[in-house]
Amino acid sequence: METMSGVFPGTGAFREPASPGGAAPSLLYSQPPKLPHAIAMHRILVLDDIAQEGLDLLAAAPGVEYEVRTKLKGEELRQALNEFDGAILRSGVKITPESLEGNTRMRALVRAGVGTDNIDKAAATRRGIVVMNTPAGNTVSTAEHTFAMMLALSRNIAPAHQSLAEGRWDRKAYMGNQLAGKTLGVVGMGRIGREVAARAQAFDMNVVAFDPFLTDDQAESLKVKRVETVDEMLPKIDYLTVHTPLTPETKGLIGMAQLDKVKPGLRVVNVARGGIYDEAALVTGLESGKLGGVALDVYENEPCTDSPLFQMPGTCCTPHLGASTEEAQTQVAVEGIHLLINYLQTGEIRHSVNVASLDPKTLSELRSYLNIAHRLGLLIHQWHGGGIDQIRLRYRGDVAGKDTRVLTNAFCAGLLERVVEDVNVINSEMLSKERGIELSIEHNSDQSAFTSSIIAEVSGGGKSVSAGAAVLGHGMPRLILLDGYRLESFLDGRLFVFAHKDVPGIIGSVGTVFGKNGVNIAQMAVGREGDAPGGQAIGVLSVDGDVPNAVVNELMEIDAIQQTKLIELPAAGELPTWMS
Ligand SMILES: NC(=O)c1ccc[n+]([C@@H]2O[C@H](COP(=O)([O-])OP(=O)(O)OC[C@H]3O[C@@H](n4cnc5c(N)ncnc54)[C@H](O)[C@@H]3O)[C@@H](O)[C@H]2O)c1
Ligand SMILES: O=C(O)[C@H](O)COP(=O)(O)O
Repeated sequence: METMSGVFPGTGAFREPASPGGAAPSLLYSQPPKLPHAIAMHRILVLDDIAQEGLDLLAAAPGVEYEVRTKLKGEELRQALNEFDGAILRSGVKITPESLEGNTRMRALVRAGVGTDNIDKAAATRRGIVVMNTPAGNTVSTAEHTFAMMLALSRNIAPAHQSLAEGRWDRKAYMGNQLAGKTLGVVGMGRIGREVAARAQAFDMNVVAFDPFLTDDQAESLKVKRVETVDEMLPKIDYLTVHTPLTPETKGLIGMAQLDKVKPGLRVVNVARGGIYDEAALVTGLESGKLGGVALDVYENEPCTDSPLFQMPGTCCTPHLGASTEEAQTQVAVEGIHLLINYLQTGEIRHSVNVASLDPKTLSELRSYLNIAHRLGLLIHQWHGGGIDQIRLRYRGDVAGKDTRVLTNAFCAGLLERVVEDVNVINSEMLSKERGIELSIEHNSDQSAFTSSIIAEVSGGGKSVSAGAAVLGHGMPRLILLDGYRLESFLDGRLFVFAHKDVPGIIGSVGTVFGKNGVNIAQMAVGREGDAPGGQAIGVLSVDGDVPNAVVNELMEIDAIQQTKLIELPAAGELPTWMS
């Protein structure tokens, strides 16, 4: 099967021929390729049970083939991940650093659901893999499950049913409580927390909420009472539900210490993540009567089939069913497959949890800047020539008003590309930081001579260099600044740079040496200190072939020439694999 691609970062190799004679490259990135190429099939791995609607989409997608392999772990998982370009999963599989070890193929992992705590995001980022989720598809189902748990606890639904199943008609043992008039504490007022609060209000409950990002105005419009800490709500509430991720702050939110502070009889519900409540403390709380009920959908270790809580009165437990509705599963599977295919085929990044999102509009606005940022990184790495520990990137003009994070990543990818394996726009910033490179970014919306430009200054080993680039016309990358010298040179192919004294005849002498050695000069740009001759200058030649040592040796014999350097850049129109 065939598919077409010409945009970042699909896998299609859309390359225009280099322009050795100096002809301007054609509209490289502003129009689709004229001659579409066949490209490799995108292979997608389905690692968990997802809705049939998602599988149907995969089956119908052109240029995509997929396999379902569930319950993988260990070496089997590691090998499988390296055979596919993208994978979709739920909470049933763990993506660890070991499972990504040696992976050179996987480009995107999509969680059909919210929590990505089963994916080691740092390991994925390091491998250049985008991690995306489908944040809203299961919100309502999970809020409804939370409510079902609260009602089930209040009205003893599970044990009452069990008593009937066992042949007993026991009405006295199952006296319950109304929700109306009671106070519910909600920790985490994100998507699910808010839906739960709204449902509680419909049941005439009072809602007290804690979330570090909840403002007074939001609390007022949501009709909840905001508190400053969880401890503050504990003595006031009859029910507690948590809707946060598991983080160092939320781990053990209800532990032994909190049991002393709760209103006796508190019923607690967890449909978020196991570990937010300390399960051993819940057992103690139930035994002592401090807790009036415990409802869990999620556990510290999953799958969990053996917990003392399952046998205790006052509990209601389900096996991670919050998102298990036809509606939620269809939504997350369909959305997840769209995210995965869009990324592999067009480079669009949505709902990413490890890199900046890149919507189609931004992608198309930034495409030519991505290219110059990457080329600038490649150039400055070679021009500096040593270990770099500081980067200062300045975005100037129109580009300064855009989301430049992906441009910074493209620059870092160029900077590292010749020294670090498998660098791409996803992992480059992380890899730079891991190598101790400090990065500072500045934005200045004033235009210079160019509508937009990117200036990079790098230093390390006692040496600092700088370079700037801009896009001319319809996507023509140009080098506009080198170590403070203004010039206008091509930013592709082989650039031969020579630092010299600005004396008469130098250009002719250089041209003669190249000509004598059979090397064609496609374009030349010179930048000099000030307006008058006699100072320092820098020349950048675009050359068509190899530059033999003889050329360098002869040039270095010319008195006015102090330094030469050959810089290799991609040919005009050539894009890195992650961008083509
Ligand atoms: N049981 C299930 O099947 C199921 C289904 C869906 C989601 N979930 C889980 O539910 C949780 C919430 O999902 P969501 O979609 O509402 O996420 P969300 O990102 O919309 O909301 C999370 C909220 O938690 C808040 N928060 C973070 N740290 C906090 C802290 N220390 N104290 C208080 N609040 C804090 C955040 O500010 C945010 O508002 C996630 O962990 C998700 O994985 C479980
Ligand atoms: O984070 C989530 O989306 C939920 O925990 C749902 O998990 P599941 O997709 O494995 O049901």
